[in-house]
Amino acid sequence: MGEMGAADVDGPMQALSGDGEEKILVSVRLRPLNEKEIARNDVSDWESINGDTVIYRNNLSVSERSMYPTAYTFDRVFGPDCSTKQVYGEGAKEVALSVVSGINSSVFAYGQTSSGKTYTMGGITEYSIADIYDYVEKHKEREFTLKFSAMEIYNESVRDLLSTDTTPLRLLDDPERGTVVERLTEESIRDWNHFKELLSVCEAQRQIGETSLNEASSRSHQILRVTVESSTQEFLGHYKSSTLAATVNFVDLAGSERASQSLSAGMRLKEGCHINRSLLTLGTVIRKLSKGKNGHIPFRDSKLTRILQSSLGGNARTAIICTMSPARSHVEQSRNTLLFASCAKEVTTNAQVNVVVSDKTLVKQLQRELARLENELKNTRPDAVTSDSTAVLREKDLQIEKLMNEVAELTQRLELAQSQIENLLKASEGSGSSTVWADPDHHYPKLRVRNSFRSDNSVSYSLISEDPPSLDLGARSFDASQCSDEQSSRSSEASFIHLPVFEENFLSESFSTLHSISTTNSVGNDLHEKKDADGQTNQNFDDNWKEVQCIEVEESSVSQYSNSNTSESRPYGFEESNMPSPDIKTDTLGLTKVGNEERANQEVKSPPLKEQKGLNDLQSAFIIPSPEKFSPWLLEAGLSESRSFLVRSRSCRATFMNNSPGFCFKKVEAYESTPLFGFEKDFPGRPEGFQRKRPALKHDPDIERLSGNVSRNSICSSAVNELKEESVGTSPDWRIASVGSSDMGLIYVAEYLVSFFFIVICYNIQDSCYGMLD
Ligand SMILES: Nc1ncnc2c1ncn2[C@@H]1O[C@H](COP(=O)(O)OP(=O)(O)OP(=O)(O)O)[C@@H](O)[C@H]1O
Repeated sequence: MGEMGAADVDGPMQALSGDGEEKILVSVRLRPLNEKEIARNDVSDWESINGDTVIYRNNLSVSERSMYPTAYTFDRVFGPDCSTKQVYGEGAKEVALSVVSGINSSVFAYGQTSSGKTYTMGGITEYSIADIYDYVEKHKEREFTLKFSAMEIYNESVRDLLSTDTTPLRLLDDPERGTVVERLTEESIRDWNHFKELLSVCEAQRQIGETSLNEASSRSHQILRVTVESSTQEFLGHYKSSTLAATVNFVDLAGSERASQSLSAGMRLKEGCHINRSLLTLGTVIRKLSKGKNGHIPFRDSKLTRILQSSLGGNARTAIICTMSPARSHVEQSRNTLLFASCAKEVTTNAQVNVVVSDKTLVKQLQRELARLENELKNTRPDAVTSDSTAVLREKDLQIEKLMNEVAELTQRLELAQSQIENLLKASEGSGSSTVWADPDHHYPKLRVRNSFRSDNSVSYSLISEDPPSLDLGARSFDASQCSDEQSSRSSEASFIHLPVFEENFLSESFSTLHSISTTNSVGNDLHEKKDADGQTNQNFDDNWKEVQCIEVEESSVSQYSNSNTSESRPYGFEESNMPSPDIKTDTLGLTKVGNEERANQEVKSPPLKEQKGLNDLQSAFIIPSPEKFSPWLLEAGLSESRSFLVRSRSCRATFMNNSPGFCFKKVEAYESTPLFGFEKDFPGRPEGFQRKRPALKHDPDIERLSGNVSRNSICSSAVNELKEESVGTSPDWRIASVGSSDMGLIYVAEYLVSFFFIVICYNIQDSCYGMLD
């Protein structure tokens, strides 16, 4: 028999025959009573019947019968009279000789100490090797290589039994071969005698100690391994030049007895702990494997199970021979052994033929596979490929055409929208001012807000006091809750802030073509202290007026309001209040002062008058304050003859410079913590029953947002923007009632103007408060 070098089998291993699943072959061997047992008059309670059943002959009590079965059936049960050769022949041979066919196999001996494990496994190992040699001799056409290795697991350390070096060996995980014992000596068996010598070496190396039950008790788990490598030239025709490689393990386990039973102590007790640890894990693995392989199997919990993993439910055929003493004194351990055997017989393994393909053979196999694939590719019909490509291209063309149609449709929509925008812009330009832009996305105009107090073309609308009958309308006290969250809770009478009121002469100064509407944005510090001063005072006043924000809006947009009945177009719902009609005030406002009464009388018939009337309506809608906005300081200051309204002027700045003395504060009471708004609840001079409806346009939240410590301009601008957004979702009644639907963009402009004026006035008062607090 020629030998193969290691390089010959150093290649990938392939497994053949996937249908190798089978259960572990489990046999039970009963030994006869030994001398010690006989000496102490122990009796044999176990008996083998029918070759596969072992029964407990002693009469059991009722309770014991319910706990323990009296008969156990296995693949084979060998009685005390059975020879080891018979045990091997019927319980291990078939499994052990699988190794010559490239199938891994293992034969276990399991049982308590002195039950005959070593006695049984020694014979099985020798019979197996003898049969293997016999097989080799009968198959001269194949080349076989037998290698022998031996190890023991003693106190959870792996030791090489063929080496005098007692250094524990490490276990390595190999992806193909599983757990591998590092540097384990492997001897090629030259002949039978050589094999016998190796067995002698192992026996001499194994840890043996004396226990109370066995004078030569094996204190370790011994694993004798024979690896059979064989060529496949005549065995598997199409795998010529490949090699079959398999191992057979002969495992003589240490005693499974309890330490107390073996009367172990000292070193023996320690050995027993380690032995039982491995055996406990082995029992757990077998028990779990008997219930299936789905869950976690703790192979790695002990070195014994780790090394034998492939033999326990893996790629191996396995035979377990459970040895037991028939003595009554060992009945408990015998039951344990039978229980282990009962679990083991439920475990299945999946043995496969292991073929080692050499690199050279592997290259040839891959070359053949490549050639086959190339032929298949060449033989593929080209027209089939072409037809497939044409279909794909046709589908893509359809998709492109569909997308083109969608693009054309969207383009048309875009052009239509652009034309609408242009029309709206033209309408705006035609009305004189182009400061209102249509927003096709939001359907409302954008307001251009600028800080242009000096704008000569602007017409300023300022909150003034003019008309005695409108005393209670001429000024407003604002509620801080509308503008300031943080200050709203401080409302008190002392916190009323007096709004600046303009004298009538302030009105006469200013008016021109309506171009823009502006309102004072800030009130100078100490304004009320300078009201009686001279020119110097005027200068100071002028300095204190830092900025005026102007909102430019086209006249035509404002004039739209004149188309409606002014009494119906009041945005704040004064109908339910006791307030005088704001329309009257509005008519008086502006028209009287600017000498344009005729325009007011003509109303909607003439566009300019219509425009002016609309502006007046707008003013009334905005300027007429809610009763809760009245400032009590006006009442106290004797300014009851004045009324507030918006006055148009070319320049707010000029107006204030020329007429600032009339712009007076009679009384201002402000505390450091005084809220800018929020005094309406405590306003003592509020007319009874004067409750303003909350406007459809929700100014209060907007004003609240304006109360932060941010720059005024940004506040105002953001407020306008917010109002613009909010107005989209708002449906003010006044807007619907007062205008037609022909030019909704202008309606929105007016709507924003109203909102904006409201905010600006609030902000003026805020500035006044700041100035007073400073
Ligand atoms: N079937 C048998 N027929 C006759 N003698 C046997 C048989 N089985 C075991 N013996 C004897 O019983 C004694 C103990 O056997 P053995 O050493 O094999 O037990 P063991 O299970 O290996 O014990 P330990 O676990 O302690 O190593 C030995 O002297 C052995 O010759």
